This record gives sequence, structure tokens and C-alpha cells, in this order.
Amino acid sequence: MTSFSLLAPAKLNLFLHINGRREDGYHELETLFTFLNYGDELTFTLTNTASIEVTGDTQGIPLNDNLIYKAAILLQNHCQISFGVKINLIKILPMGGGVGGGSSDAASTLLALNKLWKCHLSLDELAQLGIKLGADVPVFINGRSALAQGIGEKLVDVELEKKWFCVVHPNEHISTAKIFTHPNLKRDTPKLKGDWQQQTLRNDCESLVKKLCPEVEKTLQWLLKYAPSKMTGTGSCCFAEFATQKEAQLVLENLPNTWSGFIASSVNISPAHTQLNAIH
Ligand SMILES: C[C@](O)(CO)[C@H](O)COP(=O)(O)OP(=O)(O)OC[C@H]1O[C@@H](n2ccc(N)nc2=O)[C@H](O)[C@@H]1O
Ligand SMILES: Nc1ncnc2c1ncn2[C@@H]1O[C@H](COP(=O)(O)OP(=O)(O)OP(=O)(O)O)[C@@H](O)[C@H]1O
Repeated sequence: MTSFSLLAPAKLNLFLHINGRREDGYHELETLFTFLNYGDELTFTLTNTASIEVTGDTQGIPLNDNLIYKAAILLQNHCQISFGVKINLIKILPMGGGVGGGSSDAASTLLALNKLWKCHLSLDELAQLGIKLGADVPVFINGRSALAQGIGEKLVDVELEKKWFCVVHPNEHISTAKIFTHPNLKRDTPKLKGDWQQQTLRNDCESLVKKLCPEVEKTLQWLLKYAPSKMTGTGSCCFAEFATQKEAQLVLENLPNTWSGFIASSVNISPAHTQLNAIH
């Protein structure tokens, strides 16, 4: 196979506790990741020269900053590959929305090129490369819904019940770095003891982001009319969970037109992995 497409799925942080700040500035977290059957679409085509070309919806992301390009260069150098690739991006996920679009693009690129270039790296090796690009990349490489610790890279796979989510983007871009460097961020939640399913779980970034970005507060309040609402990651997207597609769809149909949103079901295995395993 010299050309194929992969989804770069969205993630949701079903809860996000911040336990402390490390000397390097990164934060110790406990978070529950689920994947959605919804995301960006990337098409990879093998080329015989060593060049790496990224086309499609790349507006606003300079090539050297594009996590797709960075992932490809990282793997090419690591494995000393003399082939190249053309990568086309169809961007579906909101940027700076907390659904991990950039990290997922990077992870799908590493997974795809590992196959296309026949690098034969294990998922652990790919995750070790991936973390150089972002704390969220390893969970997308691992490809299983997971409880994460450390900076988000120590993963324990979990099986979650399938749910439908209505995800609302309040059309605000929130910088993850801005939230994590803010003096008022809550950073002192004790580590979970015992079964996480029996405990009160929340997103520790939520109260700060609501103050900094009133649209997020409004979104959470609006969703609350239908079901308990939460923010994902450092925002700005907020979500509510439903048992059926129909219930989620009804909420989306009532969405105020100043915001955008989508519905999607959760999956325990990342769609990128399911697609990759079907390619021979
Ligand atoms: C908030 C989450 O989305 C939760 O899943 C992630 O922890 C963020 O993951 P990410 O966007 O891949 O993060 P990176 O690109 O590595 O870092 C973005 C910014 O967030 C800070 N950051 C990130 C992860 C973490 N555990 N502690 C942090 O303080 C970094 O210092 C950096 O300033
Ligand atoms: N391929 C890419 N797709 C999206 N963003 C990218 C990409 N490459 C680099 N970036 C940069 O990364 C920033 C964060 O993007 P992303 O969409 O991953 O945010 P996010 O969903 O809030 O992530 P997270 O939840 O992991 O913090 C963007 O503002 C953009 O400058």
C-alpha cells in the first residue's frame, strides 16, 4: 500500500485533576481519556524523494510549527528514512478546543508513517518519540481509552461504556500554555485513592477558564439544561453525555448559532488504529 487515509480522532478528558507542578513547569495530572468516532482526516502518499509535503487545510499553521510536519521529520530522522511523503489534511477539529486535534494529527502521522516507511517501531517506541511533540500524543499512539497519570503519558487502559456526546465549541481559542502558567490555576487536588468510578471527578481547569472566558461559562450553563456538562482539557470545548444518538442530536439541533458543535460516539479503540489494522 503506497497511499492510504487515517482519521485523527478527537479525545475528551472525562475528568482532569491537577495534582501538582513539576520543576520543568509541566503538571502532574490524573485524567480519563476517551476517543470519539470523529476527527481530522489525513491522507499519506509515499514518495521516492526525502521531501515531506503537507497540503490541505494548513492555513494559519506555519509548516515548521505544524505537528504533522514535525512528527514526520522526527520519525524520518529517528529511523534514517530516505523516502518522503505527501500528507493531505482535512481539518475538522477546532484548534485550541481541548479535543487534542494537533496531538491526534501528530500521532496518526507517526502511526501511518511507521507503516508506510516500514520503520517497525513498537507503539511504546512511537509514544516515546511522540511525547517530544506534546503530552497528549502518547494516548493517541496507545489508541485505547485510558486513565492517565504523570504529565498524561502514564497510561492504564480502561473499558468505557459507549456513550453519545454533544460537543460544543464556543468559538474561542484557548491556549493550553496560558492556562497551565496562570497563577490562579487549581493545582492541589490530591491523587485519587481507590476506584475512580466511586469518586467526585471534575476538570480542575474549568473554574479558571470560566472566569477568563465567559463564553465557556455560558456554554456549560446552556448544556446543563440537557445533562451534566463539563469542559475538556484546557477548553474551550464543553460536552454533555447521552445514552443515545437521538438525544445528543436533539441538543445539537437547538445549539445557538453563535457556537458550533458536533455529536459523536465514544470508542474504546481509536479509529486510527482500527483503520491501520485493516491495511496490509
Ligand atoms: C490539557 C491536556 O489536553 C489534557 O489532555 C494536555 O495535558 C495538554 O497536552 P498537549 O496540548 O499535548 O500539551 P503540550 O503541547 O505538551 O504542552 C502545552 C502546554 O501545556 C503545559 N502542560 C501540558 C501538559 C501537562 N501535563 N502540564 C503542562 O503544564 C506545557 O507546559 C505547555 O506549556
Ligand atoms: N496539525 C495541527 N492541528 C492543529 N493545531 C496544530 C497543528 N499543528 C500545530 N498546531 C498548533 O497547536 C495548537 C493547539 O492545537 P490543538 O488543536 O491540538 O489544541 P487543543 O485541542 O486545545 O489541544 P489539547 O487539548 O491537546 O491542549 C494550535 O493553536 C496550533 O497553533
